[in-house]
Amino acid sequence: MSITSPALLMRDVTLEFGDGDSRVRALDSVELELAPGEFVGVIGPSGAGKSSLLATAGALAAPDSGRVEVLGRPLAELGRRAGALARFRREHIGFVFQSGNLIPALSAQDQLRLVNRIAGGPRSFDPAPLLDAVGMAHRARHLPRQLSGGERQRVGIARALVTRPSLLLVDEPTAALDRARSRQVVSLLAEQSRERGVATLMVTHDHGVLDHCDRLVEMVDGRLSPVPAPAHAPAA
Ligand SMILES: Nc1ncnc2c1ncn2[C@@H]1O[C@H](COP(=O)(O)OP(=O)(O)OP(=O)(O)O)[C@@H](O)[C@H]1O
Repeated sequence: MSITSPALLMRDVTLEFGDGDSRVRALDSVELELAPGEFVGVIGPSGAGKSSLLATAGALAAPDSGRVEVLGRPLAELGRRAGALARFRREHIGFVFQSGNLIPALSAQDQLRLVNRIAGGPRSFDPAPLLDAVGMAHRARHLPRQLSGGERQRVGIARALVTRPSLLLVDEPTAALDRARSRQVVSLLAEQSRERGVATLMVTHDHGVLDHCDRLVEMVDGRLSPVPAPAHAPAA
């Protein structure tokens, strides 16, 4: 691992599902590179391959061909050693899903503590600074059902940052939110990725939040291409 390596590198990545006539090319010769701290938005129609892109970048799916590297480490190589890929994913890659995906029985602070424990983090781990960073310190003892959609999403972001990942993969973070809350959540993601140097890849259908991204890429029929900067939605 080198400090000059991109956080994420995808070279000529292809991923297919099914056989024969039902064969679908979810990713078709995808090229993508994310520098540390870069916040990149992925747009594109339903079924275009956006979730497949996140799954492949996050070592949840192995491509049929091509190379995926995170922090300069080829995922295919890590996958050949038992447990190595799962450990690498736990240590270096964070995930944020649609409505936070919180555990219903745990308070906000306990969601973070659990992740720290699973990752073998320090016993002295204190969830307060991270909850503070996402503006949720005052809700530390609340259960998910006692939080608004936007607050749940903020806790989900704090939880994804517990292990200090270098790469954050975010799937439709504003799907359950109104416009104002959507902008708050995505602005928080942009701020956290810049401040912590986390490369963030965010899939979204929400064109009202795209101006927070450093750049955009578009997925159409499994092919990824850059979106010219003027296509960004204007700030609200
Ligand atoms: N497990 C699977 N088995 C078979 N085909 C799949 C599987 N997962 C995805 N696909 C197909 O691969 C293509 C890309 O799917 P993917 O979920 O990546 O698209 P998406 O852009 O994320 O869509 P959406 O915006 O609707 O979530 C689609 O044609 C989909 O039907």
